[in-house]
Amino acid sequence: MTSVIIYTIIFLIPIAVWWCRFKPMTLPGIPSWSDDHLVWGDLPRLKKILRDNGSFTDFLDLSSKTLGPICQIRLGPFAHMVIITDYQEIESLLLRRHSSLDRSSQTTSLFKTILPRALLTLQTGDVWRKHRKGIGTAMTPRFLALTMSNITKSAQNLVELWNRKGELSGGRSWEAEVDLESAMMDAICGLAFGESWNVITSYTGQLESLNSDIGNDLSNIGSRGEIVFHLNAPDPARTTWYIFQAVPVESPFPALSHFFTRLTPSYRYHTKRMDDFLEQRLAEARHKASNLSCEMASEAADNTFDLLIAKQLGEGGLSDDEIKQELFQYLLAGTETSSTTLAWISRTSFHNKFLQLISQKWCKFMTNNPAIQRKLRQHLLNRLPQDIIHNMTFDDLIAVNLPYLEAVVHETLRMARTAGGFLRDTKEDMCIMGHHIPKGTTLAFPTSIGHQDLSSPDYLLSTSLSHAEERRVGYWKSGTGHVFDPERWLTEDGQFNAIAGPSLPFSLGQRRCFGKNLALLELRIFIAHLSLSFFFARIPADQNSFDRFDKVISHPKDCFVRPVQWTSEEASC
Ligand code: HEM
Repeated sequence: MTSVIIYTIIFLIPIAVWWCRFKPMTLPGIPSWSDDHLVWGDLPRLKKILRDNGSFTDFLDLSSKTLGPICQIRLGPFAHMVIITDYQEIESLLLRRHSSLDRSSQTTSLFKTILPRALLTLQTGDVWRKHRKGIGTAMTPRFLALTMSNITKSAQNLVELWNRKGELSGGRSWEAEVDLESAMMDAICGLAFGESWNVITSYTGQLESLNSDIGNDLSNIGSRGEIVFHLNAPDPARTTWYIFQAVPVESPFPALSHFFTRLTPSYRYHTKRMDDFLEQRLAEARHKASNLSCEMASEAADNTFDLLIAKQLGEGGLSDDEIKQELFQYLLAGTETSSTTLAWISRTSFHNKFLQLISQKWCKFMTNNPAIQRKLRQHLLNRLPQDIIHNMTFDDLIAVNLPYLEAVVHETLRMARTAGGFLRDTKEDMCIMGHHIPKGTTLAFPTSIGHQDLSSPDYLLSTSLSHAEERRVGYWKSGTGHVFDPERWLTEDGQFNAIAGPSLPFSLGQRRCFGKNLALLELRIFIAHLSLSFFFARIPADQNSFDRFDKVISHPKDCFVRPVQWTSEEASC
């Protein structure tokens, strides 16, 4: 009997030590869900939200809306997050107190599976600075202007594809997200590698031989009455998507999950193909730069790969492996983000149970806002010279003041919330909004601040903010944050005001989005081309859901479009 007791005690001691060390912790004074589970914390609530078609972003939003501008959640025994939604506090943390913060290890461990050493996954420090400096030239207005024809071409190709799809569709809608993602991939590849993968023109080519009664063939009609085009993407695009899809977004142990993925023959096949492609581009770029000085090769470079190889000839250039990773990151960070923002462009009545926030990005916003579509098109027709309307260049776009286009782009970004939020880890003990936050805490900044600016006078008196600090941005009119309304970005005399109210699509501070300038350009060009070419006609109610799912970024669950010509009856009534 005694020995049983002794063995039991010996067995229980490590468990007790482990429990004391890792027991679910909540920080005193910071609001949390009162009914959380002793061990699993708020996971049961999150599971219920996911079961009801919600997303992790919805859970963050619900928590901040219910518990206030600073609150905390627990995701199982180990993961704990403090959520902050006070705009002024976020700005202060990201712009002025960033040295106490770094990109969260949760984000880096996820992306490190495919990008071990790139901007996205490096901790702030000398190596990160070297990368940012090395690749920074690629985001200067001069270099973007040089490479922008790739974006224009890609937008024109998309218009051509949708014209063809319109002819074949018999008035039905179709799923547009793959088209948008492919168009962005073409644009980014052209800019990054100097040659597009021609995904969109390959789709258009596949449609060439089809005749117009495919809409009458039931095998081409989807379950919701949409037309389904059975198209195949060319190899490099499929390889890229395969590798992205292998990022274990839902796994609690990304490194382990990805270890097993890497053992599979298909993963090895696709990574080898990508590596071969990057090696070949490397050899070509090196050949072009041979016998040139760093300055001359940089001057001659008309794509990012050539530019980075040219910089290798000078001081502090990136190594071959770093260049390959940074360029592959372009594909990861630059295609899905921008295309998903565009995908949201077609909706605006809100059904999402928790937040009623998001309308399915630009295509979605437009479909549900015929008046805004007409106003945007008229604005572009009035201001752009007639001869350049379908062939705008970078110079044309910056030469003309287009405040309403700018307002639609920013309103789309605000509402789309392509990144549902971003995370930081505290590098030292901090005081945030009057609360002690220990070193190693994960802070979550949901982008919902643009919908529900939860700044409250009580919290603004928090000790962490200097009272002298004045608010830089305005407030959205109370109760209007969830409405898609580009006018909110315009001043009384119709000029665009970038700080009219809170919105954080690209984050702020030193770890903000590196591709912000490029993304804004892409959105301006695509939105201008699509708006001038099509009226996004109404689609059936069952195709018009505003639900979203999180897979690295926040996607609309459906993105059906029915683009028709502006000369059609539907567009004019
Ligand atoms: C609409 C399009 C886009 C959105 C909404 C977006 C949003 C974001 C956000 C929220 C972050 C995280 C910032 C943080 O943690 O504070 C980020 C980081 C980043 N983005 Fe974007 N992004 C977009 C397009 C692009 C494009 C086109 C590129 C490049 C080609 C790009 C490259 C990056 C990189 C490299 C980082 C990491 C920067 C660093 O840690 O230094 N993004 N982006």
